[in-house]
Amino acid sequence: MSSQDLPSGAQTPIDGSSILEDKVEQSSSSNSQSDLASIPATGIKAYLLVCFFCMLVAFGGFVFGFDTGTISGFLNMSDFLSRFGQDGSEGKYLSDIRVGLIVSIFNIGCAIGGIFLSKIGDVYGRRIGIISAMVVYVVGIIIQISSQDKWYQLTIGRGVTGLAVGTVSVLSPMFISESAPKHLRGTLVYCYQLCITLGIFIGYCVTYGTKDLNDSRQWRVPLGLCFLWAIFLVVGMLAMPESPRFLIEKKRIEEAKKSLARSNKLSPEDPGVYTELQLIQAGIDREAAAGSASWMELITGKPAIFRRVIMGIILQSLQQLTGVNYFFYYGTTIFQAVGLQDSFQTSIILGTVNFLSTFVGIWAIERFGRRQCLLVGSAGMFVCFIIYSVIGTTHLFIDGVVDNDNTRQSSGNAMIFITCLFIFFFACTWAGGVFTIISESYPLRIRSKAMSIATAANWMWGFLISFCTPFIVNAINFKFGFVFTGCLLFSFFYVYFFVSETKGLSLEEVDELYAEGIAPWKSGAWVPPSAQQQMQNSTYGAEAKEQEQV
Ligand SMILES: OC[C@H]1O[C@](O)(CO)[C@@H](O)[C@@H]1O
Repeated sequence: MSSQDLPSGAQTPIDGSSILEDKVEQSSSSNSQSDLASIPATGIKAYLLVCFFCMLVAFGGFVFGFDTGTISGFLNMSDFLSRFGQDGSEGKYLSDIRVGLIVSIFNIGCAIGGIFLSKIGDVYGRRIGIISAMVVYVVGIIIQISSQDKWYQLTIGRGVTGLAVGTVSVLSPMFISESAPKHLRGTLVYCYQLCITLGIFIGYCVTYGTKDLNDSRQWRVPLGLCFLWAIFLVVGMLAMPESPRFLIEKKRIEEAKKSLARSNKLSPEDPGVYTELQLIQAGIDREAAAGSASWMELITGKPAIFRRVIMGIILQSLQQLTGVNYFFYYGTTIFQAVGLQDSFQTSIILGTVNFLSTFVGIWAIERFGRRQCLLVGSAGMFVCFIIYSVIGTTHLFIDGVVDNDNTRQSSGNAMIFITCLFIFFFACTWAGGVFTIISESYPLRIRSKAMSIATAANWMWGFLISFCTPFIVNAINFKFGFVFTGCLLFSFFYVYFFVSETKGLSLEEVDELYAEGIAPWKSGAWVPPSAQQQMQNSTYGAEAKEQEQV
């Protein structure tokens, strides 16, 4: 940016680079203190506007959640079974392989979309990226909705839908983090997860409403609603200003000014817009100076890069291995097997708990830190899953036979309660905690590579679990719960011994933490040397003043 771009009234930084670096340094920490000075002069209205824009983008998460919430119901709809099922002795049924593929192909699509299609956002901008994804999404929905009785057509359609959802799930959080005011960044990015849970909840409600229709509207109406979501997201993207960061990166400075001006309700020539432009530019320069690491550096990089990369992969894998999607994808089926009157109702309860608990999560992650949340989450989910599996194996399927009605009823209710508690622990901790800690654990130059590997691990486990669950549940029933119980036990010790706290630290301070070799279980109490220095200065300063006064 040249000084000609400087609007009248803007202060020329005397030592621009250092001032900017300082500011950017602060902003690179997602935990920076509320910086009231950065609230634009137009005040609360501009604030609300930018938050509204971010919520529009977060709606991408809703599209993801809606799929999860509806597929669980589809598997138990009579019309769905009669069209896509096979002939069996008791009528049409969906074989394990069909169920596994129909459900899990979505995750494969997501992984591919997230890795490849999301590049559209880097080349043409986040808005065009999300709009293109919605076009793909609509194609996927058309393929699904027009399936007459070909289960593989439906499966292909779900794969195509997955491509779109994977793309959105990379671009949405990225777009939000680039547009949100810095001290609300973490919270607004978390809104993406909140929208996933809202989507799951609405998906459950819609399938609850359509399950009793007596034709294909049972599943076609929920699928048809997806067109509405796509239109909403496209209109939202058209209304939303493009990411200023993307525009600056592409040297489209005038457009970047307009974008910043619009989302801050300022004139493009306002000094505030100029300052913001410079801050973003400084961030980009810093990243460029850091360079992009080679893949090899993920193994050889210092300090402890390889350990951190492995940590990202393990945490994302463990997030799926908590077993949460065992409930979300197959909840309706599981609770029907338990013999509940209306397993669709049960799903709505689970969806409500998941949605509401996410608010607690947004608060808890900042209040207690990432490590503590993950530890409490692992312990809580472990206890819940153990109780769930013990009740299931001892009271519901004794020698493979469902026990008598009374026992079944009370055991079923106990299991619903325990499942709700499990989901509460998940939503408050591992749901957002994993993403948060991973996004804070890498230096800039390896950040995107390390995070994409970790995310791919999440999709891969999502695929494996959703594909294998029908087979395993049919083979060993509720004993499957013990597999997740084992993973949860492991997750507790893994977090305790290998995951360091990142709350309140800038990316550079996280590097220092690893360079000093601080044990993860002591990392929560660790104070970065720079902060220690400041504390000392202020103490000496105070003492000196006192002495002067004396
Ligand atoms: O809210 C539960 C949902 O959240 C996710 O973990 C994504 O963060 C999904 O895998 C799951 O279906």
